[in-house]
Amino acid sequence: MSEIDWKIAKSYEDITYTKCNGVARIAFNRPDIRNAFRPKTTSELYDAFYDANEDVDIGVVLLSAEGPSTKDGIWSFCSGGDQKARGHQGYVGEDGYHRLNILEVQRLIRFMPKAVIAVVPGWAVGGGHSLHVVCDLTLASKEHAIFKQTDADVTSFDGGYGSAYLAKMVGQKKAREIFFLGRNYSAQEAYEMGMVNAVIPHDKLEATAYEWAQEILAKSPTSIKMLKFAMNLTDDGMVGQQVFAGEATRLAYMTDEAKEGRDAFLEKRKPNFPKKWIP
Ligand SMILES: CC(C)(COP(=O)(O)OP(=O)(O)OC[C@H]1O[C@@H](n2cnc3c(N)ncnc32)[C@H](O)[C@@H]1OP(=O)(O)O)[C@@H](O)C(=O)NCCC(=O)NCCSC(=O)CCC(=O)c1ccccc1C(=O)O
Repeated sequence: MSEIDWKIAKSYEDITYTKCNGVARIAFNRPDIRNAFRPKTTSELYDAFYDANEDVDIGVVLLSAEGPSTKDGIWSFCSGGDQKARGHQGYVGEDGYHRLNILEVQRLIRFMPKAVIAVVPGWAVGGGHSLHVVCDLTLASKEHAIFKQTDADVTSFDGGYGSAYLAKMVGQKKAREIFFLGRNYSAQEAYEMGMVNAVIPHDKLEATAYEWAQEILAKSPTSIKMLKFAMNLTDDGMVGQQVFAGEATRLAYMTDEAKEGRDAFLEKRKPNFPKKWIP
């Protein structure tokens, strides 16, 4: 496959953000500290995801990572919250406030009407592990990906998607093992547990992710969006219902019936809805 012609979408300090043929690639860029995130990183992630969400030419987002480390050549996806930036109430940003704003990024990934693929070239640890869990699909490097949950080593606990949704994915016993023991799992083990879609040779990982994205882009955008929201719905409670119902409302707005309702109001007359109660 020929080189993918990624174009810089916006320049940041802690991440890279590029686009090519309907695909956005957002990548952690702190490889020397295993791509740990600080508040600046999460703000930049949110900004880039928001842009990808708003861009009608983008249908799939790859969440990936630059690397390897210039210090030791080791690959990482993300090692979670930067423990050097950790204060007593959260992670301290340049403004001095303590934040836990990776959760806002998780929600944007979860609720955006586009497929998000985690592309895991190395360590996926702590909050980095939770990020891969919340993505719609995960592709992992055969040689370098390692999955590990260290939350319980550093008195942290992602009690939302990172754990409870993980349990839906791999089963309750396995999810408890992952969190309670904090062991390392290879890409193959993660695949066998059901939290990875495919194990890919490292040198083909990004190209394969791009190919998967192109396959998704060939599908109906409305179907992909409604399927994602339908699969989210049962786990997301009233918010899941709200997101799904919002899109159902949009589809209803496209009918002649809806047009008649709007026009009747604007023309100050009674609506004359087509009287067809189709079963
Ligand atoms: C990832 C490791 C297992 C890799 O191990 P190894 O290959 O041996 O590398 P090291 O020598 O340990 O690391 C190399 C280098 O990187 C630095 N580093 C690595 N990870 C971090 C990190 N997370 N923070 C800061 N620095 C890091 C390390 O210090 C070394 O630096 P040198 O200067 O070269 O010595 C291993 O590195 C590891 O276990 N890392 C820590 C993993 C971890 O515990 N992460 C935090 C988990 S908690 C979390 O992610 C917070 C989630 C969260 O914030 C949250 C939770 C609940 C609700 C909301 C939120 C929210 O974020 O909003």
